[in-house]
Formats: sequence, structure tokens, C-alpha cells
Amino acid sequence: MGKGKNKVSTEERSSHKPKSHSKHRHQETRQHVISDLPFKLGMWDFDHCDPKRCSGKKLERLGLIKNLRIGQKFQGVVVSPNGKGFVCPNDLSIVEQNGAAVVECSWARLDEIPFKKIGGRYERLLPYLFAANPVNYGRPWRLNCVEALAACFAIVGKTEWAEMILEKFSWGLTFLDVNKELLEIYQSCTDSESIEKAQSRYIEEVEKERAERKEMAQGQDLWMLGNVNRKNLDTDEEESEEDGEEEHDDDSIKKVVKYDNLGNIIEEEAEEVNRYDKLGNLIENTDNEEEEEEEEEAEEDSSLDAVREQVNSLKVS
Ligand SMILES: C[S@@+](CC[C@H](N)C(=O)[O-])C[C@H]1O[C@@H](n2cnc3c(N)ncnc32)[C@H](O)[C@@H]1O
Repeated sequence: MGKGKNKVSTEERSSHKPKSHSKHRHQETRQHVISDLPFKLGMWDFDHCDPKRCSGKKLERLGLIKNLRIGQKFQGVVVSPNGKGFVCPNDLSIVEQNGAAVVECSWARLDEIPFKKIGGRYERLLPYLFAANPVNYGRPWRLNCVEALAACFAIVGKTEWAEMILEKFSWGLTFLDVNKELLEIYQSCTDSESIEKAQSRYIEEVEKERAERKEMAQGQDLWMLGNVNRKNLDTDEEESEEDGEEEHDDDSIKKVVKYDNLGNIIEEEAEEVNRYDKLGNLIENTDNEEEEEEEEEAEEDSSLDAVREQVNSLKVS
């Protein structure tokens, strides 16, 4: 055995004492913090997440949240993907008396969570809100634990409690700014049904505005093309010139005609428009503008479909 291998130097010994002492003090501080809080927070932690990025774990390190065991139920509002109704202002007394809890787990591994063995009497979904955390910034529905708890507090009217937990994160208070309008709408509701209606109205408005913006953008594109009537005229002329001639069987060659704002042709050229699939195979050019437009629309709308799907999946689960 090497000389002095298991020996603890005087320096180390003296540094050990304060360490264990400080641990004890830290525990005391934690209890002190939890008992000092005007609210109760709970969390079932399934250890799915990177502890450095996990907001629930940070709340735990700060002594603001209590860890709950599997099999243990929570008396307050449980904000969970397994919720049956939405958090609403009518939940105020439950939150005031017994607080709020979350399920700390990965969104990708929800199917591993034994929802029947956790939760409580008041399991709730959160309505449409945007994440402000660095991992999912700007995404609706997928809030992290501290955002979910803060949203619950804010909806029932305890915005100051929401601020108390969010301010522990550098980005935290942004959550309230980003969702100011939505939170005010939800705060003016009463029960879960009214929250659901308000949420649907908001999503519909967002969709409508989106469609209007798209229409305006299309209008601008048309304006940029110049005199559309003149363009049609020229195309007809071209077609009639080609009448009786051998048809060009290479669809990949497309005429590109550009006009200035007065409708004069400023350029005419042939352009290769070959398109390839992911495997590098040539895709036949259909020149079917309607089909292409439909494809574009489907792509643009897919994000909204994803939102709808998430609403439904949250409702179903
Ligand atoms: C899936 S975990 C992800 C936690 C993340 N790793 C973190 O750092 O906090 C987020 C938890 O917040 C709650 N939550 C977030 N968004 C929710 C929503 N729209 N409806 C219900 N609960 C939600 C749930 O308890 C959910 O399990």
C-alpha cells in the first residue's frame, strides 16, 4: 500500500468538516426555503432528462419543490399530459391550499410513465401557450416543468407566484412576456370549458391571420410579375406559334419570361428545371401548377396540423 494513501491530510480533514457541516446547513436551508414558500410544489421525477438542462431538477436543487414517489398521490393540481380538463381560474382554491405538481420526464418517453400510480384528483392539461425555454423556444404546448407550474399559477391568478419560480431561470420571465395576451385571456375565463373555447378562438384567429398574410404575399408576388394580362397574351402567342410544330418532349425545359412593371419583356431564357428525389432519381416534371401549389399549401399547413394533433392527443391522453 502506498505511503499515506488512505491518510486524510490535516488540510483535507479540516476541509471535510465544514463540507459536511455545509451540507447539513444546505439541507436546513432547503427545508427552510420550502416551508417559507407561500405555495406547495411537487414533482415525480423519472430521471429521463439531462440534469443540467432540467428545470424540475433545478427547482429541486434550489429547495423549491418536493420530490414525490411513485404510488404517492398529490392533493393539489397535477399539471400533466394525462389531464382530463384544463387548468382554469376555478382551480384557485385547490392551488392555494395544496399547490401544483408536474411529471418530470421526457416528452419522447411519455408512454413509459405509470400515470395510474401517480397524479391525483385534479389532473389538468394546460391550454395553448408558448414555451420560452431554450430547448423548445416558441413551440406551443411543450412547456418544461417550471413553465408548466408557472402557467398553472398564472392562470388561476397567482402571477406573483409564477414570477417567484420563473425568476430563478435567466430566460424565465420571458415566458410571461411571450404569453402575456394568452394568459390574460385565460385569466378572464372561469372553468375548463371556457378555457377550451378561448383557446379554440385564439387558434382560429391565428389561422385566419396566417391565411390573410399568405393571400397578401401572393398578391404581392403577382404585382412583382408585372402585367399579368400581357403575360397571358404572350403565352397564347407562343403557343399559337408552336401550333403544328413538333412538340418538345423534354418537360424539363421551361420558358422563363420576366416582365418589368410596365409589362415589357426584360428577359427570356430556357432553364433546366430537373428535379430529383432523395435517392437522386429524376422526378418527371408535371408542369402542373395546381399540384405544386397544393403541395406547398400542404407543407405550410402541416405545422398547424401538428398543433391540432397535439391538442387532440393531449385531450385524448
Ligand atoms: C415532459 S416534462 C419535460 C420537462 C423538461 N425536461 C424540463 O426541463 O423541465 C414537462 C412536464 O410539464 C407539464 N406540462 C408541460 N406542458 C404541458 C401541457 N401542455 N399540458 C399538461 N402538462 C404539461 C407536465 O407535467 C410535463 O410532464
